[in-house]
Amino acid sequence: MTLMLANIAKTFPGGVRALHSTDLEIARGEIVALLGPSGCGKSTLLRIVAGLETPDPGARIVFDGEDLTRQSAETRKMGMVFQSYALFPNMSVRGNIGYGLKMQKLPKPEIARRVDEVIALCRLEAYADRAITALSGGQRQRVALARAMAPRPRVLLLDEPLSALDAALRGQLRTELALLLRDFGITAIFVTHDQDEAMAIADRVAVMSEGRVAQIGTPEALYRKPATGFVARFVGNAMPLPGRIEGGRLHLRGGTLILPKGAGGQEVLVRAEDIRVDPDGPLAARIDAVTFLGTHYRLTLSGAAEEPLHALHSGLSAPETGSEVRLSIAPEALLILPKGETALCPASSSSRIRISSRPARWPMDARTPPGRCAARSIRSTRSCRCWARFNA
Ligand SMILES: Nc1ncnc2c1ncn2[C@@H]1O[C@H](COP(=O)(O)OP(=O)(O)OP(=O)(O)O)[C@@H](O)[C@H]1O
Repeated sequence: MTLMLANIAKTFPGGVRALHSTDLEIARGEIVALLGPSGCGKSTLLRIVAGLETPDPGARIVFDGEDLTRQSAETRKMGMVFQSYALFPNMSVRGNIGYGLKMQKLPKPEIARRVDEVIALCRLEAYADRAITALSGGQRQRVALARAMAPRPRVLLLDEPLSALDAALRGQLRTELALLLRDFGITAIFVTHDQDEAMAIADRVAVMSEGRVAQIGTPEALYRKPATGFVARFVGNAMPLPGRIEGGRLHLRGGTLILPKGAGGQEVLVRAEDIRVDPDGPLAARIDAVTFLGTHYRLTLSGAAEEPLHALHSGLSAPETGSEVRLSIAPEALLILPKGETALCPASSSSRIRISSRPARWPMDARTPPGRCAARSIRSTRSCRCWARFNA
């Protein structure tokens, strides 16, 4: 493991528990996104790794066997890229990129060589001698990345690096950033509240909620096997289908759905792309709105469940607003998950998470038998009665 974070927690003066005890292990060259709603503790965790915030007693931060916990931000040799770029407006691109190297008192030829190297990698040759104020937002962000990379940091930490840009540019730079980070081969942690950004850039995504990691995994694993309703809602906008579960069926306002065999959770959710308009479908609904989105239509449906549902409809035309339709949802498309914000056992106060190149064993997927503690199963396979209680 390159970076090992153990027992990282943060209580701010006044008692705000921004981060519960969290363990992370990050492999060399791995890119990990911390994804979650505002206030869930993403930036606090990142700032603790950077050395800009002091964790609660008992934390350990180790890089390649070297204990960094008590080292200052300067000696940790971590690169940082902020949302606001934090560039010096009175300096040229080259001056900004070389600034950190100058502070390290490297010889001039070495500075020039390293600056040229990152300028080429970040494709900034055409702007190297321009003033920062003469650059677009996307170009400034590339300069910020080049400046962070020039001192050859051990780990790159990025705090919402694209959120100051408009939506179109963000989409474009997302791909560019993912490619650049892989070209650098750097180990990186980046914070975002944008699920598309996290999924496009990271090898693994840690979904955070209320100061804990709710689930960690590859983007695909999070989407296909969310551990809780919270993760399903946050990654892929799954919609809850509250109803009566009885005899392998889910009874909703508009009809009855068959549940997949052996489903054991308490909350049923579905994604818009899994709801079909189907004359033979078991659910009755009314079309309240139809929105044309270019490649498909987005239907807003009432009457099928307690809350309005959305469905994606492809084809050359869509059903009309106000029409009565039938809907079907394949049993295997239903997500049946434990209730609650996170999959953690309430008796446990820590989020023990492993980020590594090996497949994550935590959290459990929907098939994990009751009796295993989601919080503890990473470290051992011992069964835990508190998880059984939580799952009951
Ligand atoms: N200096 C501070 N003093 C007291 N509370 C703080 C401080 N900094 C952060 N917090 C609180 O800690 C919690 C986590 O904050 P943090 O900035 O880590 O969240 P975040 O997930 O990064 O949010 P955002 O996406 O809005 O930046 C929040 O409730 C926040 O109000």
